[in-house]
Amino acid sequence: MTESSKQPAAAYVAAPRSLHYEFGGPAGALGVTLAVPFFTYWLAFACTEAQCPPWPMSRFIEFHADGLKAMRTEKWWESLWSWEAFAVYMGWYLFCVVCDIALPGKEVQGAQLRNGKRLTYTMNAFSTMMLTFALIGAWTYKFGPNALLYIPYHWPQLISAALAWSTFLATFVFFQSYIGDQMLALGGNTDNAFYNWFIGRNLNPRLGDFDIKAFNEMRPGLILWIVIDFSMMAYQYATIGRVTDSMILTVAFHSWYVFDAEFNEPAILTTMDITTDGFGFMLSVGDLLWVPFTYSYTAYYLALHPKDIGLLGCAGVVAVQLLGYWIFRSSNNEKNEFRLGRNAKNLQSFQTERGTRLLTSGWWGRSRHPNYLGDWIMAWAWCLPCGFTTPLPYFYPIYFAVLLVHRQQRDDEACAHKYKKDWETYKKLVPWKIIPYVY
Ligand SMILES: NC(=O)C1=CN([C@@H]2O[C@H](COP(=O)(O)OP(=O)(O)OC[C@H]3O[C@@H](n4cnc5c(N)ncnc54)[C@H](OP(=O)(O)O)[C@@H]3O)[C@@H](O)[C@H]2O)C=CC1
Ligand SMILES: CC(C)=CCC[C@@H](C)[C@H]1CC=C2C3=C(CC[C@@]21C)[C@@]1(C)CC[C@H](O)C(C)(C)[C@@H]1CC3
Repeated sequence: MTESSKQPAAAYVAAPRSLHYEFGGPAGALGVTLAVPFFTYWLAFACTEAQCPPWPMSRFIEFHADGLKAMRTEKWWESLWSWEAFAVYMGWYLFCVVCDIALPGKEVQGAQLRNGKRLTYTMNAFSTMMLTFALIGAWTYKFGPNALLYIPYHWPQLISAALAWSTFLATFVFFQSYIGDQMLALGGNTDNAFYNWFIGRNLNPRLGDFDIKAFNEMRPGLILWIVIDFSMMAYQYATIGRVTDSMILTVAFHSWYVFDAEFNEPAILTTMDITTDGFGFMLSVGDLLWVPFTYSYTAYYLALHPKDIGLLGCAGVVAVQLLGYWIFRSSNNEKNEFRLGRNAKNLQSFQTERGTRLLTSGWWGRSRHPNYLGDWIMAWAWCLPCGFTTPLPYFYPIYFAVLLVHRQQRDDEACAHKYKKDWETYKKLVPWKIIPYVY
């Protein structure tokens, strides 16, 4: 990965001072920093085979290799850390690093930076995922599905390993941002060091050509999510001797989502995370802990509470997933194609003074974030197979609604800043934020 400087250097401010806090400032940042790990452990401990959730939270889970069942333990904290699990986790992380460096992939230019330059990225996340699946397939073929049970047996230890590593990584890139002439994120250079560590000070932290942010966003956490799903499926198989239809559906939908993300890897380069946000604790813990260990929760729940939903239930859930995916993919494609200068559908748009055009018909004429709506509908399809015995598997669409509304507000602010009065005109043409006629 290299840096190209074909574009003329625009007004480049090396270290602009950020005057504006997001996420409620340092207090909000502290809240998220504590809440994310706490909630991840809580989800793991709260749901046992006996109850889900047990209330008040007095039970803690421990998986035993022999009994394959959750049991209460007096010394629950001993199940929180093991150097062996940390080594396994780091082995996985290093495997992803080696794949990033060694596997071939298309070279793609990122969005234009403030200094007029563009970074180059090698797109090989999809081949990393395929290689992982091939190795897991070979491993399972040789040793049987029980070989995947390391993950559920060491669940809290693996959570701790991911938390420790993501904290270290955020701290490392924070100090790295002071070395040399780094491009800082506009929102990550306030007077408060803790807030900067949380939100991300460095826009594109790199070690040589290795892009730390793009790597973490697409590989170790996202692919691990599906590996975890497979291990939960193996756990269910080991416990009841078969895999239920609900488990097949939730794992198929998750795999589909990640497969789609990795297949369309270049699309990540125009997301807010890559173009605008720095890489700090929020993204580091989001990518490495939150995504794999909470997005897989429906599979975790079904491993402990197997259920079948029958043909009609399956058909209903598949219909929800298809509807969500259709909106998500076709709207994202419409915008990506348009941004690449293609307009096969002859969609209407208007010219802004900034130079770029904004779509006003098709999906982007219906609401200002139709892709969020599709993504959110899919979120429901992932948890409906869990039934309605407990609200816990439904945490994802609830959290996701909060994340998407907050993200829409941040993007709206950023676009108002970018497009000035043109954004006001666009908002009159497309008044709905996410859900047409509702919000
Ligand atoms: N599963 C998860 O946890 C998460 C998933 N996502 C998903 O990631 C995807 C990307 O999301 P995100 O980056 O937040 O946002 P968007 O893909 O909606 O991109 C917003 C940008 O698109 C451009 N844009 C806005 N309106 C128009 C228009 N009418 N015509 C052309 N361009 C327009 C603007 O940038 P410009 O004009 O400068 O090009 C704007 O800043 C979404 O599908 C989302 O659902 C996001 C977060 C978490
Ligand atoms: C609670 C907390 C710490 C939240 C941090 C937010 C992150 C979890 C999310 C921010 C943007 C994300 C994206 C994806 C995963 C979740 C995070 C990291 C994404 C990789 C999922 C797959 C999609 O297809 C995507 C590639 C569009 C998407 C990009 C944004």
